[in-house]
Amino acid sequence: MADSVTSDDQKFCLKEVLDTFRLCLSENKEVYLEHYVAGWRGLVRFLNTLGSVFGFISKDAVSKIQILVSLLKGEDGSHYSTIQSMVKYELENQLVDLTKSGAHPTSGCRTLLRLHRALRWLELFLDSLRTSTEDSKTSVLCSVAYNESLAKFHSWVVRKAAGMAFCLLPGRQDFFDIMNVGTPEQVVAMLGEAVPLISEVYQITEDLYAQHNILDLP
Ligand SMILES: CCCCCCCC/C=C\CCCCCCCC(=O)N[C@@H](COP(=O)(O)O)[C@H](O)/C=C/CCCCCCCCCCCCC
Repeated sequence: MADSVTSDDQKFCLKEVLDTFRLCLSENKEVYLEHYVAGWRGLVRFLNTLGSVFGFISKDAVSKIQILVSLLKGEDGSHYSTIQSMVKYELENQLVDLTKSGAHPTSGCRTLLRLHRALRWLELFLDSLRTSTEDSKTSVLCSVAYNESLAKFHSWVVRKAAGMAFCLLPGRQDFFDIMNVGTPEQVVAMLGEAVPLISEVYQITEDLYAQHNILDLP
């Protein structure tokens, strides 16, 4: 299982990640968990190219991906085909710790919420990369996006560790090269497609969680 989640042998390609997130949305705007998880898997591949200093972030993301993959492949997997069906199934069957961690510390709802919050960071970060200029610093763009989104859910220690890791991000051009898209203009154009898509997936999930009052799961 770990190999299929973390495999580093494939080269990162932003287009593939974009295509995967595109597959996430059904006609009636449900979010397919299989493709959502595959999108994260692709992003982790990018993270893994940045070096061991990002290992603690990658490890956390991979463990959450693994939890969701296990649920999807488990005997109740049919209830996990979309985020909507997962939320309905887990809530109806009291499979979620709603106020404090208890019998279900690794529920799908709780686990996905952590990735969902990170998706907001990704949306903000990619949008700032899209509008950045040649002299923009990826470390600054990344921490601004982080402080506006994920940081409020993290402890002081995690925030400090993340801040230190951001300082070691490659520069804008190297970053664009790893995306494996082409010229900076082509990268910017692809980011212009990726950001609204990620934003839509984020918003649908956010609305669903708000509707069920599960945006603060412990
Ligand atoms: C398209 C190419 C450009 C962008 C590529 C981005 C690649 C990013 C890949 C993965 C992002 C990491 C996702 C991190 C999920 C974090 C989930 C989380 O919040 N976990 C915390 C809470 O979990 P529980 O304890 O409640 O189970 C956990 O405490 C976190 C621990 C690790 C630190 C997380 C720091 C997150 C920083 C996100 C920015 C990543 C920077 C990547 C730089 C490109």
